[in-house]
Amino acid sequence: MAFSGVKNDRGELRILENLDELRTDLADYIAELSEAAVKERGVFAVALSGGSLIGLMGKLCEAPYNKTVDWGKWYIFWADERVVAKSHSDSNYKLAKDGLLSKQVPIVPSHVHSINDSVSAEEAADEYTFVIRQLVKSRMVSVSDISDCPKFDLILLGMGPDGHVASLFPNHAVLDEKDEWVTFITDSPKPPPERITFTLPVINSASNVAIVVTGETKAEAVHLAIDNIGPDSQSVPARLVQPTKGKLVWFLDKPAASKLDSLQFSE
Ligand SMILES: O=C1O[C@H](COP(=O)(O)O)[C@@H](O)[C@H](O)[C@H]1O
Repeated sequence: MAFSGVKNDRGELRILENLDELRTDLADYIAELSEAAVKERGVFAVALSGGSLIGLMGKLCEAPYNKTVDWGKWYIFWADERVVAKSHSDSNYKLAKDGLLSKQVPIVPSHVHSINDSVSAEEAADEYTFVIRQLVKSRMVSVSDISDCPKFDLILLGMGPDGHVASLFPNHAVLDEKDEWVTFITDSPKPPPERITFTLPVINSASNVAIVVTGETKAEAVHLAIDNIGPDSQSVPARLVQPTKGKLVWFLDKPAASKLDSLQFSE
C-alpha cells in the first residue's frame, strides 16, 4: 500500500500503488466486514453501485475469497440503479450479475434485491423502499438508532468526475431529500435519465461506507471532496457522505489521489 491513514474528518484514506493492489485491498476489506457482520448478526447486508466499482471487486470471486466468504449470508442491494430493463447494458444489476454474481459464488438468488424494472422510476423507488422496510422488520437489515433509517453493514460507492455518488448529482434537489429512504430522478445529467437512488440519510446511516475511485480524470473531484475546499458541498456530492456513526473509507489509486493536498497521516 502506498499510503494508509486518516485525514481530518473525511474518513480513512487508502491510496494503493496500482489497480492490482487496490483490488486485493478492497477484497480483503469486504471479506473482513462480511465476516464481522455474519459473526455479529448472522447476515451481511451490502449495497452495491454500478460503474467501475464492479470490475474493481472482481478479486472477491477468486481464491481464497470465493471459498472463505460466507456468500450464503449475503443480502445484496443497489445504492442506485438505472430504470432500464435488467438485460440492458446500462443496468447496474446486469453489470453486477455478469461481473460478480454469476461467477461461481454461492449467493442465494432470493437474497439479491434488485429493483422492479417494469414500472416507472417513482414506483420502482417506492417498491424498493417497501422491500427494504420488510427486511428491516425481519432484521436482515439493521436500523439506525439515530435516524430510523436502515443501517446497511456496507454501502459501496463509486464517484464520477463531477463528484456524484450513487445517483446523487451536483446541485440536484435530490441532495436535499431527508424523508425518503429511496428516491428517484428523471433528469440525470449522465444517461440514462431515469434512476433510483439511496438518499443521503440512508448512506450516512450505514455502519460502513466505502468510496472507490480510480484514474486521473477524477483527481480534481477527489481533491474537492476530501480536502474540503473550493465550491460549496452541493456541488460535490461525495463531500456530503459523512456517516453519522459509521466508518468511511476511501480506496484510491495514485492517479486519483494525485491532487490531494499534502497528507497528514497516522500509521
Ligand atoms: O452512473 C453511475 O456512475 C457512478 C460512477 O461510475 P464510474 O464508472 O465513474 O465509477 C456509479 O458509482 C453509479 O452507481 C452509477 O449509476
